[in-house]
Amino acid sequence: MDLELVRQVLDSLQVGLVLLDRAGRVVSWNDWMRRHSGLEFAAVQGQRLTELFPEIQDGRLAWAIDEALRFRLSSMLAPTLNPAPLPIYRRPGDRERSEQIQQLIYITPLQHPVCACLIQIHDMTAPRRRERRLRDQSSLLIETSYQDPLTKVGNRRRFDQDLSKLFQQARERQRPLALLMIDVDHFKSYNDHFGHPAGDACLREGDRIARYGGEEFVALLPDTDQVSACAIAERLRLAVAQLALPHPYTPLGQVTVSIGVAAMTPSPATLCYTLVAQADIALYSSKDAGRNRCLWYDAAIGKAQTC
Ligand SMILES: Nc1nc2c(ncn2[C@@H]2O[C@H](COP(=O)(O)OP(=O)(O)OP(=O)(O)O)[C@@H](O)[C@H]2O)c(=O)[nH]1
Repeated sequence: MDLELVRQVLDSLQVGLVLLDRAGRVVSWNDWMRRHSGLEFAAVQGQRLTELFPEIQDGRLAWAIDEALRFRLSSMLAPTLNPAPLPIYRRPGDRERSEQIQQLIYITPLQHPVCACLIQIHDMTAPRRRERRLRDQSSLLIETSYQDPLTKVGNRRRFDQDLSKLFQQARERQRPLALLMIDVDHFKSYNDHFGHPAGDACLREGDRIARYGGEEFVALLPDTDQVSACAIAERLRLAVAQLALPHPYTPLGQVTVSIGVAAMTPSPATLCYTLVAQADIALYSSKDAGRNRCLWYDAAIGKAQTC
Protein backbone atom coordinates (compact mmCIF):
# COMPACT_ATOMS: atom_id res chain seq x y z
CA MET A 1 0.00 0.00 0.00
CA ASP A 2 1.36 3.45 -0.78
CA LEU A 3 2.55 5.49 2.21
CA GLU A 4 0.49 8.55 1.36
CA LEU A 5 -2.68 6.45 1.54
CA VAL A 6 -1.63 4.98 4.92
CA ARG A 7 -1.01 8.49 6.22
CA GLN A 8 -4.40 9.70 4.98
CA VAL A 9 -6.16 6.71 6.57
CA LEU A 10 -4.40 7.21 9.92
CA ASP A 11 -5.29 10.92 9.89
CA SER A 12 -8.94 10.15 9.14
CA LEU A 13 -9.42 7.71 12.03
CA GLN A 14 -11.73 8.81 14.85
CA VAL A 15 -9.24 7.53 17.38
CA GLY A 16 -5.96 8.92 18.69
CA LEU A 17 -2.84 7.08 17.47
CA VAL A 18 0.65 7.55 18.88
CA LEU A 19 3.71 5.52 17.89
CA LEU A 20 6.74 5.42 20.21
CA ASP A 21 10.27 4.21 19.58
CA ARG A 22 12.21 1.93 21.93
CA ALA A 23 13.17 4.88 24.11
CA GLY A 24 9.52 5.93 24.36
CA ARG A 25 9.89 8.95 22.05
CA VAL A 26 7.07 9.99 19.71
CA VAL A 27 7.58 8.75 16.15
CA SER A 28 4.08 9.32 14.85
CA TRP A 29 1.04 11.33 16.01
CA ASN A 30 -2.14 11.32 13.92
CA ASP A 31 -4.44 14.21 13.13
CA TRP A 32 -6.93 13.21 15.88
CA MET A 33 -4.13 13.75 18.43
CA ARG A 34 -3.24 17.10 16.88
CA ARG A 35 -6.84 18.31 16.96
CA HIS A 36 -7.56 17.24 20.54
CA SER A 37 -4.22 18.07 22.19
CA GLY A 38 -3.61 21.31 20.30
CA LEU A 39 -0.03 20.11 19.61
CA GLU A 40 1.35 19.77 16.07
CA PHE A 41 3.38 16.66 15.23
CA ALA A 42 6.48 18.84 14.78
CA ALA A 43 6.16 19.98 18.41
CA VAL A 44 5.94 16.47 19.85
CA GLN A 45 8.23 14.50 17.55
CA GLY A 46 11.15 12.89 19.41
CA GLN A 47 9.73 13.72 22.85
CA ARG A 48 8.58 11.34 25.57
CA LEU A 49 4.91 11.53 26.58
CA THR A 50 5.99 12.20 30.17
CA GLU A 51 7.93 15.27 28.93
CA LEU A 52 4.95 16.49 26.93
CA PHE A 53 2.46 15.79 29.72
CA PRO A 54 4.24 15.84 33.12
CA GLU A 55 0.90 15.07 34.83
CA ILE A 56 1.05 11.43 33.64
CA GLN A 57 4.49 10.88 35.20
CA ASP A 58 3.44 8.74 38.17
CA GLY A 59 0.23 7.37 36.72
CA ARG A 60 -0.91 4.09 35.20
CA LEU A 61 -0.38 5.29 31.63
CA ALA A 62 3.34 5.96 32.09
CA TRP A 63 3.67 2.66 33.90
CA ALA A 64 1.82 0.76 31.13
CA ILE A 65 4.02 2.35 28.42
CA ASP A 66 7.09 1.28 30.40
CA GLU A 67 5.75 -2.29 30.65
CA ALA A 68 5.16 -2.40 26.88
CA LEU A 69 8.65 -1.08 26.06
CA ARG A 70 10.54 -3.21 28.59
CA PHE A 71 8.55 -6.45 28.76
CA ARG A 72 6.35 -6.34 25.60
CA LEU A 73 3.20 -6.36 27.70
CA SER A 74 -0.11 -5.02 26.36
CA SER A 75 -2.53 -3.08 28.57
CA MET A 76 -5.93 -1.52 28.48
CA LEU A 77 -6.72 1.50 30.66
CA ALA A 78 -10.48 1.71 31.14
CA PRO A 79 -11.98 5.10 32.01
CA THR A 80 -13.49 3.77 35.25
CA LEU A 81 -10.43 4.34 37.47
CA ASN A 82 -8.89 7.40 35.84
CA PRO A 83 -11.26 8.72 33.17
CA ALA A 84 -8.91 11.32 31.65
CA PRO A 85 -5.16 10.66 31.99
CA LEU A 86 -4.14 12.83 29.00
CA PRO A 87 -4.99 16.55 28.75
CA ILE A 88 -6.96 16.23 25.51
CA TYR A 89 -10.22 18.07 24.73
CA ARG A 90 -13.15 17.70 22.34
CA ARG A 91 -13.53 21.42 21.62
CA PRO A 92 -11.19 24.38 22.28
CA GLY A 93 -13.53 25.85 24.95
CA ASP A 94 -13.41 22.63 26.96
CA ARG A 95 -9.81 23.33 27.98
CA GLU A 96 -10.84 26.41 29.99
CA ARG A 97 -13.54 24.39 31.74
CA SER A 98 -11.10 21.48 32.32
CA GLU A 99 -13.56 19.15 30.57
CA GLN A 100 -11.10 16.55 29.29
CA ILE A 101 -12.07 13.74 26.93
CA GLN A 102 -12.83 10.56 28.88
CA GLN A 103 -10.41 8.01 27.53
CA LEU A 104 -10.15 4.30 26.87
CA ILE A 105 -6.48 3.63 26.08
CA TYR A 106 -4.87 0.54 24.53
CA ILE A 107 -1.09 0.16 24.76
CA THR A 108 0.34 -2.48 22.41
CA PRO A 109 4.01 -3.47 21.96
CA LEU A 110 5.18 -3.67 18.31
CA GLN A 111 7.92 -5.69 16.65
CA HIS A 112 9.46 -3.18 14.30
CA PRO A 113 13.00 -1.76 13.89
CA VAL A 114 11.85 1.77 14.78
CA CYS A 115 8.42 1.62 16.38
CA ALA A 116 8.18 -0.27 19.69
CA CYS A 117 4.77 0.73 20.99
CA LEU A 118 1.37 1.74 19.65
CA ILE A 119 -1.04 3.79 21.80
CA GLN A 120 -4.72 4.05 20.79
CA ILE A 121 -6.96 6.54 22.52
CA HIS A 122 -10.75 6.26 22.22
CA ASP A 123 -13.15 9.04 23.16
CA MET A 124 -15.55 7.59 25.75
CA THR A 125 -17.11 10.90 26.84
CA ALA A 126 -20.53 10.36 25.18
CA PRO A 127 -20.96 6.66 26.16
CA ARG A 128 -19.92 7.44 29.74
CA ARG A 129 -22.41 10.31 29.93
CA ARG A 130 -25.16 8.02 28.55
CA GLU A 131 -24.20 5.34 31.06
CA ARG A 132 -24.44 7.84 33.94
CA ARG A 133 -27.84 9.08 32.71
CA LEU A 134 -29.13 5.49 32.51
CA ARG A 135 -27.81 4.73 36.00
CA ASP A 136 -29.52 7.84 37.40
CA GLN A 137 -32.77 6.94 35.67
CA SER A 138 -32.69 3.38 36.94
CA SER A 139 -32.09 4.47 40.56
CA LEU A 140 -34.99 6.91 40.22
CA LEU A 141 -37.18 4.08 38.88
CA ILE A 142 -36.21 1.81 41.77
CA GLU A 143 -36.99 4.60 44.24
CA THR A 144 -40.37 5.25 42.59
CA SER A 145 -41.25 1.56 42.60
CA TYR A 146 -41.17 1.66 46.43
CA GLN A 147 -43.24 4.81 46.74
CA ASP A 148 -46.99 5.30 46.90
CA PRO A 149 -47.73 7.81 44.12
CA LEU A 150 -50.59 9.51 45.98
CA THR A 151 -49.16 10.03 49.45
CA LYS A 152 -45.43 9.81 48.56
CA VAL A 153 -44.86 7.56 51.59
CA GLY A 154 -43.54 4.00 51.17
CA ASN A 155 -45.89 1.57 49.45
CA ARG A 156 -46.88 -2.01 50.28
CA ARG A 157 -43.81 -3.35 48.51
CA ARG A 158 -41.57 -1.14 50.69
CA PHE A 159 -43.42 -2.30 53.80
CA ASP A 160 -43.13 -6.01 52.92
CA GLN A 161 -39.40 -5.64 52.37
CA ASP A 162 -38.83 -3.55 55.53
CA LEU A 163 -40.94 -5.93 57.58
CA SER A 164 -38.96 -9.02 56.68
CA LYS A 165 -35.62 -7.18 57.15
CA LEU A 166 -36.50 -5.58 60.49
CA PHE A 167 -38.17 -8.75 61.79
CA GLN A 168 -35.07 -10.81 61.06
CA GLN A 169 -32.86 -8.16 62.71
CA ALA A 170 -35.10 -8.10 65.79
CA ARG A 171 -34.94 -11.91 65.99
CA GLU A 172 -31.14 -11.99 65.66
CA ARG A 173 -30.56 -9.20 68.18
CA GLN A 174 -33.42 -10.31 70.44
CA ARG A 175 -34.84 -6.78 70.42
CA PRO A 176 -38.51 -5.80 70.28
CA LEU A 177 -40.17 -4.72 67.03
CA ALA A 178 -43.49 -2.88 67.01
CA LEU A 179 -46.03 -2.36 64.26
CA LEU A 180 -48.76 0.28 64.13
CA MET A 181 -51.67 -0.24 61.77
CA ILE A 182 -53.52 3.01 61.20
CA ASP A 183 -56.90 3.35 59.51
CA VAL A 184 -58.81 6.55 58.73
CA ASP A 185 -62.24 6.44 60.41
CA HIS A 186 -65.36 6.58 58.27
CA PHE A 187 -63.33 7.29 55.19
CA LYS A 188 -66.02 5.99 52.87
CA SER A 189 -68.42 8.70 54.00
CA TYR A 190 -65.61 11.29 53.81
CA ASN A 191 -65.19 10.37 50.14
CA ASP A 192 -68.94 10.33 49.62
CA HIS A 193 -69.32 13.78 51.18
CA PHE A 194 -66.27 15.66 49.87
CA GLY A 195 -65.57 13.64 46.74
CA HIS A 196 -62.69 11.34 45.87
CA PRO A 197 -60.15 14.11 45.11
CA ALA A 198 -60.69 15.59 48.59
CA GLY A 199 -60.31 12.06 50.01
CA ASP A 200 -56.98 11.80 48.16
CA ALA A 201 -55.88 15.13 49.62
CA CYS A 202 -56.79 13.91 53.10
CA LEU A 203 -54.64 10.77 52.66
CA ARG A 204 -51.69 12.91 51.63
CA GLU A 205 -51.58 14.46 55.11
CA GLY A 206 -49.87 11.33 56.52
CA ASP A 207 -46.08 10.89 56.67
CA ARG A 208 -43.27 8.76 58.23
CA ILE A 209 -45.29 5.71 57.32
CA ALA A 210 -46.06 3.26 54.51
CA ARG A 211 -49.38 2.86 52.79
CA TYR A 212 -50.61 -0.65 53.42
CA GLY A 213 -53.65 -0.33 51.13
CA GLY A 214 -56.61 2.03 50.61
CA GLU A 215 -56.88 4.29 53.66
CA GLU A 216 -54.80 1.97 55.84
CA PHE A 217 -51.23 2.89 56.81
CA VAL A 218 -48.50 1.08 58.74
CA ALA A 219 -45.47 2.15 60.74
CA LEU A 220 -42.66 -0.23 61.71
CA LEU A 221 -40.83 0.75 64.88
CA PRO A 222 -37.57 -1.12 65.55
CA ASP A 223 -36.27 -1.38 69.15
CA THR A 224 -39.71 -0.38 70.43
CA ASP A 225 -41.66 -2.32 73.04
CA GLN A 226 -45.44 -2.31 73.47
CA VAL A 227 -45.49 0.53 76.05
CA SER A 228 -43.43 2.88 73.85
CA ALA A 229 -45.34 1.81 70.72
CA CYS A 230 -48.64 2.67 72.42
CA ALA A 231 -47.26 6.09 73.40
CA ILE A 232 -46.21 6.75 69.80
CA ALA A 233 -49.57 5.54 68.48
CA GLU A 234 -51.40 7.85 70.86
CA ARG A 235 -49.21 10.83 69.76
CA LEU A 236 -49.97 9.97 66.14
CA ARG A 237 -53.71 9.76 66.80
CA LEU A 238 -53.65 13.18 68.53
CA ALA A 239 -51.53 14.66 65.72
CA VAL A 240 -54.16 13.60 63.17
CA ALA A 241 -56.92 15.08 65.35
CA GLN A 242 -54.92 18.34 65.54
CA LEU A 243 -54.96 18.60 61.76
CA ALA A 244 -58.67 19.34 62.33
CA LEU A 245 -59.70 18.19 58.86
CA PRO A 246 -63.51 18.56 58.82
CA HIS A 247 -65.55 15.35 58.55
CA PRO A 248 -69.33 15.67 59.11
CA TYR A 249 -69.91 11.98 59.85
CA THR A 250 -67.64 11.45 62.87
CA PRO A 251 -68.68 12.28 66.46
CA LEU A 252 -65.99 15.01 66.66
CA GLY A 253 -66.80 16.44 63.25
CA GLN A 254 -63.23 15.95 62.06
CA VAL A 255 -61.01 13.27 60.52
CA THR A 256 -59.78 10.77 63.12
CA VAL A 257 -57.82 7.53 62.95
CA SER A 258 -57.98 4.20 64.74
CA ILE A 259 -54.69 2.47 65.48
CA GLY A 260 -53.85 -1.16 66.20
CA VAL A 261 -50.53 -1.85 67.95
CA ALA A 262 -48.53 -5.08 68.13
CA ALA A 263 -45.03 -5.56 69.54
CA MET A 264 -42.87 -8.61 70.07
CA THR A 265 -39.31 -9.86 70.47
CA PRO A 266 -39.47 -12.60 67.83
CA SER A 267 -38.54 -16.17 68.74
CA PRO A 268 -36.86 -18.37 66.08
CA ALA A 269 -40.20 -19.99 65.17
CA THR A 270 -42.31 -16.81 64.90
CA LEU A 271 -43.27 -15.57 61.43
CA CYS A 272 -43.38 -11.87 60.63
CA TYR A 273 -47.01 -12.19 59.47
CA THR A 274 -47.98 -12.95 63.08
CA LEU A 275 -47.04 -9.36 63.96
CA VAL A 276 -49.22 -8.10 61.08
CA ALA A 277 -52.13 -10.33 62.11
CA GLN A 278 -51.90 -9.14 65.73
CA ALA A 279 -51.83 -5.44 64.73
CA ASP A 280 -54.80 -6.13 62.45
CA ILE A 281 -56.83 -7.67 65.31
CA ALA A 282 -55.94 -4.68 67.52
CA LEU A 283 -57.01 -2.25 64.75
CA TYR A 284 -60.39 -3.89 64.25
CA SER A 285 -60.90 -3.99 68.01
CA SER A 286 -60.28 -0.18 68.00
CA LYS A 287 -62.95 0.20 65.31
CA ASP A 288 -65.38 -1.99 67.28
CA ALA A 289 -64.68 -0.06 70.46
CA GLY A 290 -65.85 3.20 68.81
CA ARG A 291 -62.89 4.41 66.62
CA ASN A 292 -60.51 7.37 67.27
CA ARG A 293 -58.50 5.25 69.72
CA CYS A 294 -55.43 3.02 70.03
CA LEU A 295 -55.53 -0.62 71.17
CA TRP A 296 -52.68 -3.09 71.46
CA TYR A 297 -52.75 -6.86 71.03
CA ASP A 298 -52.05 -8.67 74.30
CA ALA A 299 -50.70 -12.10 73.27
CA ALA A 300 -50.95 -13.36 76.88
CA ILE A 301 -54.76 -13.21 76.75
CA GLY A 302 -55.20 -13.32 72.96
CA LYS A 303 -57.20 -10.06 72.95
CA ALA A 304 -56.69 -6.36 72.36
CA GLN A 305 -56.48 -3.86 75.19
CA THR A 306 -56.65 -0.05 75.31
CA CYS A 307 -53.24 1.64 75.15
N1 LIG B 1 -60.13 9.15 48.00
C1 LIG B 1 -59.62 7.92 48.11
N2 LIG B 1 -60.33 6.97 48.72
C2 LIG B 1 -59.83 5.73 48.87
C3 LIG B 1 -58.56 5.42 48.39
N3 LIG B 1 -58.30 4.10 48.70
C4 LIG B 1 -59.39 3.63 49.34
N4 LIG B 1 -60.32 4.61 49.45
C5 LIG B 1 -61.66 4.53 50.03
O1 LIG B 1 -61.58 4.27 51.40
C6 LIG B 1 -62.84 3.74 51.82
C7 LIG B 1 -62.61 2.69 52.87
O2 LIG B 1 -63.83 2.39 53.40
P1 LIG B 1 -64.09 1.22 54.45
O3 LIG B 1 -62.86 0.37 54.52
O4 LIG B 1 -65.37 0.58 54.07
O5 LIG B 1 -64.25 1.90 55.81
P2 LIG B 1 -64.49 3.35 56.34
O6 LIG B 1 -65.56 4.07 55.62
O7 LIG B 1 -63.15 4.05 56.39
O8 LIG B 1 -64.97 3.08 57.78
P3 LIG B 1 -64.14 2.50 59.00
O9 LIG B 1 -62.78 2.12 58.49
O10 LIG B 1 -64.91 1.32 59.51
O11 LIG B 1 -64.07 3.60 59.99
C8 LIG B 1 -63.52 3.21 50.57
O12 LIG B 1 -64.65 4.01 50.28
C9 LIG B 1 -62.47 3.38 49.50
O13 LIG B 1 -63.03 3.72 48.24
C10 LIG B 1 -57.82 6.45 47.72
O14 LIG B 1 -56.71 6.25 47.27
N5 LIG B 1 -58.38 7.67 47.61
